[in-house]
Formats: sequence, C-alpha cells, structure tokens
Amino acid sequence: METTIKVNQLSKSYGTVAAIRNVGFSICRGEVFGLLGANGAGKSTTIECILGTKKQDRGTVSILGLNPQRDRKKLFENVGVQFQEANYQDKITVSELCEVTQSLYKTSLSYHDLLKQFGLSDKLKSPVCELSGGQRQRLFIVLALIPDPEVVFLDELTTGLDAKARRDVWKCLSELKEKGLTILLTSHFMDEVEALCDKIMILKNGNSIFYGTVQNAVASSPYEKFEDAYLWFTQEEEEENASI
Ligand SMILES: Nc1ncnc2c1ncn2[C@@H]1O[C@H](COP(=O)(O)OP(=O)(O)OP(=O)(O)O)[C@@H](O)[C@H]1O
Repeated sequence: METTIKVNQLSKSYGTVAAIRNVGFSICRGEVFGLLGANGAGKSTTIECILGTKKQDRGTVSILGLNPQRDRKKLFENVGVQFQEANYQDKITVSELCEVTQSLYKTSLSYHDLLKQFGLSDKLKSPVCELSGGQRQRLFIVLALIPDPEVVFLDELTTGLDAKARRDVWKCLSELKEKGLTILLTSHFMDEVEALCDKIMILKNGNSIFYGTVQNAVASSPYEKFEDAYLWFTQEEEEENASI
C-alpha cells in the first residue's frame, strides 16, 4: 500500500522539556490514524512537525512524498487542517468564510455539498460567531475539507459535539476514507477511536508507548474493552518507568 505519511525517529524539545522523543510511524493512503495521549503528551508537537510549522531537532518526515520544511506551498495545496479556533472577522458569515477559504486554493470542493453533509446547510447566512460550539467545530471540519485534500489533520475531532452530530461526523469521515482520504486525528474519546481508526499510537510524556491496531492494544492488555486497555497502557507504563 502507498505510504502517505512517514515519520522517523522524530524528536523535539522546548528548552529543557523533551516534548517528543524518537516518535516513528507510517500511515497508508486511505487509513485513519489516531494519535492518542493525555494533555501534554506530545500530539500537537508531532502534528506541527509533520506540517512543517515546527522544526524537529532530530528525525525525518515525509508527507505525500514531500519534505514539509522545504515544500510548504505544495503541501498546503494537498493537506487540510482542522483548527480549533480560526482567525476570522467578527461578523463574517459561514458562506463568506467558506468563500474566503475556497479562494486560497487552486482546486476545491463545493462547500455547499460539504455544509450539507455536515448538517450546516441552514447556517449559510449565519455569522460564525453565532454558531453553537458544536456547529463551529463541524464548520472547521468543512473548512479543512474544502481544498479537496489528500490528507486531513483533525484535532480533537468531535469535542463539543452532541451524540447525533458525532455519529454523523463519523459517517462522513468513513465515506471520505473509502474514497482514499488519509486522516490523522487526535481524540480523547476511545469509542470514536475504536469506530474510526485503523492504527493508533499512544504517546506518554513524549514517548510512544503503543503503536498498532486497536485490536492489538486490547489483546496486549488484560482487558476486553479498549478504553480500559488505553487507561491500562497509560498508567501501567508510568509504574514501569518509575521502577526503572
Ligand atoms: N511552545 C512551547 N514552549 C514550551 N513548551 C511547550 C510548547 N509547546 C508545547 N510545550 C510542551 O511540550 C509538551 C507537549 O505538548 P503538546 O502540545 O505537543 O501536547 P499535546 O499532546 O498536544 O497536548 P493537548 O492534548 O493538551 O493538546 C508539553 O509538556 C508542553 O508543555
């Protein structure tokens, strides 16, 4: 299978804080990859190094065969990023923000279709600042998909969404995956990870403590439920590390 993202022995420190150490994984085309770990585990740092918005101290990154530091422009055309909060004018409407986003790219998808898929059609004329938290979250996924990217980065995918909206987002993403979209997501919800991710990496204090499938993670733990296995991994390692 064609590799979309390849990360090799990535390390980055902020001053004396080692944010990530020797992180490595690869993601194939059409795969959903979950980067997991507690707050401060190193997820954002890893993503920023892959996108080239931060420079690693050591290690290499290849995304769509490009070097993110060198090929920024080409990368930008083919990679979508969901931001938690974007910078936009106070009173800008949903359709205006979509238009502006579309104008940044050479090729783009119809944002009308995307808004429909994500249940926001009736919000076209609404100011973004008047959307609910969950609606805004979905709008940011739409913005990430407007460039018709080959890879999309979704940070805390469904935080703030109600149960129905979460299921709808999962369904939309599964359909996009079927069409070959590669997805790297972070999530603190293990049901979501289980429903969507082909492979996961669990980070703890900047170290990779598990890399494989959800099924492997469960099988390597004494538990039957993934959430229990996840908690076991993150806690167990702490005790092991403490005794080393
Ligand atoms: N700009 C920075 N300057 C100094 N330290 C930083 C900076 N950014 C991150 N860190 C530190 O690096 C470590 C990893 O942070 P990172 O943001 O990558 O974690 P995260 O897993 O994305 O967390 P969250 O789930 O809260 O978003 C943390 O200890 C954090 O305090």
